[in-house]
Amino acid sequence: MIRIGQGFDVHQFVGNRKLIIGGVHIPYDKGLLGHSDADVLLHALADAILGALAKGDIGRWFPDHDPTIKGIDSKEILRKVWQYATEEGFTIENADMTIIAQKPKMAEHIPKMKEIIATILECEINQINIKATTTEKLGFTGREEGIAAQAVVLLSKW
Ligand SMILES: Nc1ccn([C@@H]2O[C@H](COP(=O)(O)O)[C@@H](O)[C@H]2O)c(=O)n1
Ligand SMILES: C[C@@]1(CO)OP(=O)(O)OP(=O)(O)OC[C@H]1O
Repeated sequence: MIRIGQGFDVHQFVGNRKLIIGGVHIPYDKGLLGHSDADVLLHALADAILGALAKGDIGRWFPDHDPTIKGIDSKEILRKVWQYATEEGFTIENADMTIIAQKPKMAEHIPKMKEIIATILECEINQINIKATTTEKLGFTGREEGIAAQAVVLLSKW
């Protein structure tokens, strides 16, 4: 059986927050606002996995009004979501993601993001692809008001 899922997330830039994308701390003068560490890429990926499992979205499993998960490391969210997948016998075929950010440059950080994600999803690095694009200064990402991310995953069990 194969199951496809997609995820999309957006977080707003604010001052005085660390910028965490794909589990990597990226040195920058702004970070993303959220109840968690606001890792927009891991949220999109977790939502894609939940989509493939027909299990709703991360807000259902990790409510943004739950004080016990305030500031949670989104790697923990992804680990828990991946546990739901493995409990149902799924492994990952591949995941493909896009970070939509005018700034900062993501390219140099992408190898580390892939390593972190492949470790959590118990797969090879070559099953994980991460892309980055600007929006050519257009829209909220182009105005550097925030960052968006998209993810698609294919899960399988035989
Ligand atoms: N935040 C970003 C955005 C883009 N990149 C890299 O630059 C390339 C060109 O971006 P365009 O939006 O002009 O197509 C893109 O393919 C990425 O490799 C990046 O690293 N970080
Ligand atoms: C991750 C959660 C939970 O901490 O909070 P946020 O960091 O605000 O992220 P978002 O993608 O808006 O929604 C999912 C939330 O439930």
